[in-house]
Amino acid sequence: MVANSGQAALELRQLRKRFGETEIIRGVDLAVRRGERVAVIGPNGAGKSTLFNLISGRFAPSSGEIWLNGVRIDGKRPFEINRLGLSRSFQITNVFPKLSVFENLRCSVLWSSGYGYTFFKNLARLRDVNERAEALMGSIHLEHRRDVLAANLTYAEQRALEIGITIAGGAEVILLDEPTAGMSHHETEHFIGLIRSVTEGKTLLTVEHDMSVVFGLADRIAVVVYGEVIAFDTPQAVRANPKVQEAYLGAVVEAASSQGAHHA
Ligand SMILES: Nc1ncnc2c1ncn2[C@@H]1O[C@H](COP(=O)(O)OP(=O)(O)OP(=O)(O)O)[C@@H](O)[C@H]1O
Repeated sequence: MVANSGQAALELRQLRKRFGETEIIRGVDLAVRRGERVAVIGPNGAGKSTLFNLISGRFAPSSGEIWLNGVRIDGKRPFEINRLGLSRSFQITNVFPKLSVFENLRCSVLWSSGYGYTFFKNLARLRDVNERAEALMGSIHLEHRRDVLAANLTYAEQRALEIGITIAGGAEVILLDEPTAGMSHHETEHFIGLIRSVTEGKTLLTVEHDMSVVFGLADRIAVVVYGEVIAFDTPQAVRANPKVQEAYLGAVVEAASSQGAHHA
């Protein structure tokens, strides 16, 4: 798909979502540039997951528009949005525990190309799929665990596999939901590097609570409070924004800024 160079990879226009009487997303405008890494932060219940569910097509918006590379995607089904180049991780739930690392990746490559198992009848194509799965396995640093069942991987390895599955189809826009949740400090540091390398040249949107990840990974940060984006700017500008300090970050950012500074 060819798009204008100035066009946003992902754009939300006056996006709203209500559940019953309650408006959870309240007129969000957001334009994410191609190749940009954006962290969505905000207090519990602010609407971050709802925003992801709207973008990935799990929920339909009450009103407003969502554009992916110049194509309007609000109202489309998740698999249609996926085919248009947006892929979302689901915190391990898309990892098959009884398949090996390699088989998990091979299945993802197959399904993301729109082929079922009949695809295996064509040996030349099978070779392509295998090569792609091998390459993915290398990019997530799991070659040495090739034939291990996903169920027997460590938690951090499962999260890496989940990232591999998410990027298997070659989507240009990647949504990651708390990619380092539950990891140790050491694992998190390693994982930030892994996410950086596998999303090189892609557009990344991540919901994240860990400020060291936010400041280590994001080119820009969108701060969501009560269903509104109250700031969307560089980490430095967000850190210094009094509105953000007042509404949310405060001491959290102060504590994380020295930690995150060496990542930024
Ligand atoms: N399907 C739903 N039906 C009704 N209310 C919902 C639904 N999904 C989310 N909500 C409500 O919307 C609000 C925002 O929830 P959401 O999960 O998007 O917040 P969040 O910012 O991701 O929070 P957290 O950081 O705790 O994950 C919450 O008050 C939640 O109860």
